Amino acid sequence: MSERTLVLVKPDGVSRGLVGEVISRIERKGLTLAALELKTVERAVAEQHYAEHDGRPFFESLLEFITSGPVVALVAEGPRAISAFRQVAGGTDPVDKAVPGSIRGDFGLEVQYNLVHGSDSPESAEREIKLWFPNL
Ligand SMILES: Nc1ncnc2c1ncn2[C@@H]1O[C@H](COP(=O)(O)OP(=O)(O)OP(=O)(O)O)[C@@H](O)[C@H]1O
Repeated sequence: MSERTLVLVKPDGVSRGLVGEVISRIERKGLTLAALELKTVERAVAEQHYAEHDGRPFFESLLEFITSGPVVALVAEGPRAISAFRQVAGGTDPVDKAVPGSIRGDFGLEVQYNLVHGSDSPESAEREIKLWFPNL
């Protein structure tokens, strides 16, 4: 059964020129693109996107970071797309958790600047796809 997931190439990934690399890895995994857009995030959207982290010590800095420059938002589709992309991305901490061969493991150093976001559950995916692509 096919599933959809919301992926972001965060501002660090865009500014470092890793958009093509991320898309290439998504496609090589076998997922297909259902939507793709470059956009600068308004704070209100960022707050909704990261609502579950409201109150955490890094929340404000995370909002500043995600609104600091353009991001690439995309919807990837395929069997077990949510888990499949999280495997391609690697663990949240690019050094302690993400393994070599994953996007974060290959290109990341710091937990905040971990290059990509991927939905973590079917409920999050549905909520995030509606938030980023209301017309999809
Ligand atoms: N301790 C921290 N310090 C700074 N930033 C953090 C920290 N923990 C998480 N973050 C940032 O907040 C984002 C969301 O954290 P979460 O725990 O949901 O990780 P994730 O699910 O791997 O990442 P994402 O939701 O972006 O895919 C992380 O991707 C990272 O950019």
